[in-house]
Amino acid sequence: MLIFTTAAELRTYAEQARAAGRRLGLVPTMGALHEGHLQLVRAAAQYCDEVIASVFVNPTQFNNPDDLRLYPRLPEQDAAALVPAGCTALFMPSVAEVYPQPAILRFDFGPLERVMEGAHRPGHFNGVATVVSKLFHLARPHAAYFGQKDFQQVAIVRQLITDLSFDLELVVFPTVREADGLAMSSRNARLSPAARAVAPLLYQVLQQAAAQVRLGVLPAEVQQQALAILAQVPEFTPEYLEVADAQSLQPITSYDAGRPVVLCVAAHLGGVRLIDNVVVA
Ligand SMILES: Nc1ncnc2c1ncn2[C@@H]1O[C@H](COP(=O)(O)OP(=O)(O)OP(=O)(O)O)[C@@H](O)[C@H]1O
Ligand SMILES: CC(C)(CO)[C@@H](O)C(=O)[O-]
Ligand code: BAL
Repeated sequence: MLIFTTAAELRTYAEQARAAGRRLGLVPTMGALHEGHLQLVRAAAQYCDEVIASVFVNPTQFNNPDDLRLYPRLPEQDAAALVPAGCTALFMPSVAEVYPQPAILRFDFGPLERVMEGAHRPGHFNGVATVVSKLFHLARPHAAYFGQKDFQQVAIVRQLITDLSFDLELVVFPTVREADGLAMSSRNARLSPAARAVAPLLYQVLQQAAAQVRLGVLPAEVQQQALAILAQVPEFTPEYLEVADAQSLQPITSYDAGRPVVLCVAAHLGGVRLIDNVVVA
């Protein structure tokens, strides 16, 4: 596996690989890799000749300085895990390499970012769109792999690809979970034993809420009940739980069986912020 730390190295590699007729897959990450990331890499390796993974903790998408400072960083371990998964090139740039000067361009995704993560993490999707655009330009992928765990991020990236005419396929992979249902996440490593013990409740509550939506219980009622269950557990501080149209991401007032719905949740567990979602198709 090649390891690049400069944008120029990645650009040259991608241009040469494209010129040689190779199919390129890109898996953007912030590192501290787990099975969720590695499944994206394996999926890319199955359909692409070259698999580029990026490991970059992107400061512009963090609204909380402590979250950025405490984000787990394990570069050697990440590099070692990527090789057997089929990664052929790893891009691990410094902040100065990605942002030689602060980006001035601002993205506005309208209603798509006025809800959930966008509403609760001001500037988050501007940072995501900036860095993902940079990665698309440098790595020139034929396909880019993202996880459904970050449901709203997928919607934003899809819009970015459409609006800026990026010529690539967006591949979305289902959420990979621990045996007890907790969605794998790099931030899970920061959970205390007590918080880790109750963390699976997040997914359980989502599943119960999804079942209620299917039964025709009004979304507002489902939302209220689910938040109340989470709020009862001392370790949890729920931030939001939304029942939304899976395409527009806008909250729904009633369930129409023909239109997919997504239930998204964010909650703090002893200083660690986790998100998860379930789709009712
Ligand atoms: N459990 C998972 N299943 C599938 N894909 C995942 C999972 N966790 C992360 N991903 C995907 O991996 C890519 C990189 O995500 P990222 O590096 O932020 O990891 P993360 O585990 O989501 O970390 P955190 O949520 O703590 O930031 C994203 O496309 C994300 O959706
Ligand atoms: C897509 C991404 C790598 C951009 O920094 C990040 O938001 C993530 O890890 O999901
Ligand atoms: N997985 C999304 C990246 C973030 O939480 O900033």
